[in-house]
Amino acid sequence: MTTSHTTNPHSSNSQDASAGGEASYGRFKTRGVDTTHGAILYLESISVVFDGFKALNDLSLDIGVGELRCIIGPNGAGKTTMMDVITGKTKPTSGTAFFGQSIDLTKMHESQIADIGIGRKFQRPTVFEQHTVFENLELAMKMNKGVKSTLFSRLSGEQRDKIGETLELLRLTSEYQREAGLLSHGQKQWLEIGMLLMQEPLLLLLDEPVAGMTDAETERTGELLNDLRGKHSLVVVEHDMDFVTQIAQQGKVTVLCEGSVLAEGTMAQVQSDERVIEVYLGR
Ligand SMILES: Nc1ncnc2c1ncn2[C@@H]1O[C@H](COP(=O)(O)OP(=O)(O)OP(=O)(O)O)[C@@H](O)[C@H]1O
Repeated sequence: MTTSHTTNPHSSNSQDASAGGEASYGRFKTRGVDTTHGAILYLESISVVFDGFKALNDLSLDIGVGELRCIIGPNGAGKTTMMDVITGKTKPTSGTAFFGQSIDLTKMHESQIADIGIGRKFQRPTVFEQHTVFENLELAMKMNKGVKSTLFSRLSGEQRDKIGETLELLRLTSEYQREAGLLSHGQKQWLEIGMLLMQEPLLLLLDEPVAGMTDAETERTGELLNDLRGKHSLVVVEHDMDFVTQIAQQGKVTVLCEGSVLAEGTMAQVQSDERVIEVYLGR
């Protein structure tokens, strides 16, 4: 197991081959975000101080392109604050946050960060309750600035197909004509994930996606995220350890504690780490 050590990609002579143009990394389109070194996000020595209290304390971590990273840690560890820094809601007191090699997130507004492709799902579902499931996905697609259509323009065949594929992925095909307000809590959460996917995010942040779900819904959410694995870059903050085990597989899990990375490794590695057991998982 290793704790996170982020090498500084910004001081290196990066090839910058993908900067500024339509880049791809494996199966990923990175739309002008330079991921030459294989990472979509670099947090380096981030501290956030609230009234003298360090919510984040010299936090460094990076997220690979196409990675599904789970972030765990006790209450107050700084998980939400970290998401707030990435999305521009909170500005760090010190440190840097880069999207790809060259986009400095700390210099951007929240709306600009959303526009460049960082999507965030909060704990509570926010869907358009009066609209059908299909319409929710359609509206989300039309709000994507990269799509050349207005709210009232007719969908192209390709756009319909994309919504159809997303409905299948979400297992909501049979519900497509249902008002979103009538869906179960879990179905609303999946629909909102689908709406974020319609915006084609390059990095998707999910804050406790299974909070309040039934066991069956939780398992289904795990299957959904596993379906997204390798197609999207995802950061998932979660307390439900069975769920984290389901989605982490052999990927990296990061344990935050007191605003820093306490441990990083596979789920099996962090689960057997004495320090993690001490502060979080219990004996
Ligand atoms: N705006 C704020 N002003 C003052 N203190 C804050 C503020 N936001 C967060 N904190 C404090 O910073 C610390 C980290 O909070 P944060 O919400 O990031 O933790 P967390 O890991 O997300 O916790 P949880 O698992 O309970 O959601 C906590 O001690 C919290 O009380």
